[in-house]
Amino acid sequence: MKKITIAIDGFSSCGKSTMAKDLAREIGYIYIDSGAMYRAVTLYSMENGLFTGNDIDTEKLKEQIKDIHISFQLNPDTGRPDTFLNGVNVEKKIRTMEVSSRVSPIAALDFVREAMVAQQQEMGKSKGIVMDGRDIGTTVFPDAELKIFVTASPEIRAQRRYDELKAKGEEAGFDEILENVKQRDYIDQNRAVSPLRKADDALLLDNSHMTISQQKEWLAAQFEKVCKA
Ligand SMILES: Nc1ncnc2c1ncn2[C@@H]1O[C@H](COP(=O)(O)OP(=O)(O)OP(=O)(O)O)[C@@H](O)[C@H]1O
Ligand SMILES: Nc1ccn([C@@H]2O[C@H](COP(=O)(O)O)[C@@H](O)[C@H]2O)c(=O)n1
Repeated sequence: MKKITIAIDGFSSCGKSTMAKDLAREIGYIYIDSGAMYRAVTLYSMENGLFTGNDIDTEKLKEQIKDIHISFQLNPDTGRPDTFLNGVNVEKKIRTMEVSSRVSPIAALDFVREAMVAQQQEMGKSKGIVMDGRDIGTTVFPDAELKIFVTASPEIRAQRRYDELKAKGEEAGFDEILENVKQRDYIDQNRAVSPLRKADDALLLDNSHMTISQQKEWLAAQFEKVCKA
């Protein structure tokens, strides 16, 4: 069967990667979490002294962006890809609240986006890929055969993230997470380069009141439809 490109965009913490990973595994496609790439650039900036408080040394980051190599490797224990930054597994580190609270300003920088989008387009050049993010259907793969835009209320999204962090034994309050979700949505929607928006030809999914298995079934049905068309 001919392979296609699947772009899943939407607001933070709404379940994009959960759906994307499951679908990719079932249909034998590559899964790429583009948010993990922006998170890895943020972690690099934090670990290399490019932040002073909330200020980013953009000149230094611009010089060093070519030295930031991000890759993914399947973790046999979780069955999902882990993120590597310059050869080091940073999957756990990039998911902390500290990174979440600094990532959106980094992702708003034009030269960072240019570098990440080029890598993402390279990863998807042979199709057979499910990529999730904020600008996949609008900028990275505007010709994707299947585009989904996911949303859910900020409170529901914050609760999902809170439950996830709690299950991992990480300290984070609900209010802090809700604030972070709202702040990232604002920055992501209002940045100058590739702001978060639904592509005109994307299907809208509000999964506020859907279970993980319901949204998985919905996505599989959309995939079937596109493949049969
Ligand atoms: N329909 C759902 N009902 C309840 N929990 C869900 C649902 N979908 C996903 N989740 C849970 O919500 C949390 C966030 O999901 P996920 O990481 O897939 O979101 P995301 O949109 O990829 O987030 P981000 O863009 O911030 O990386 C996870 O703990 C996931 O298990
Ligand atoms: N295509 C993308 C993906 C992500 N971002 C930015 O990265 C942040 C973290 O992404 P998560 O998916 O892990 O939440 C996100 O808030 C965006 O600022 C992006 O700009 N483009």
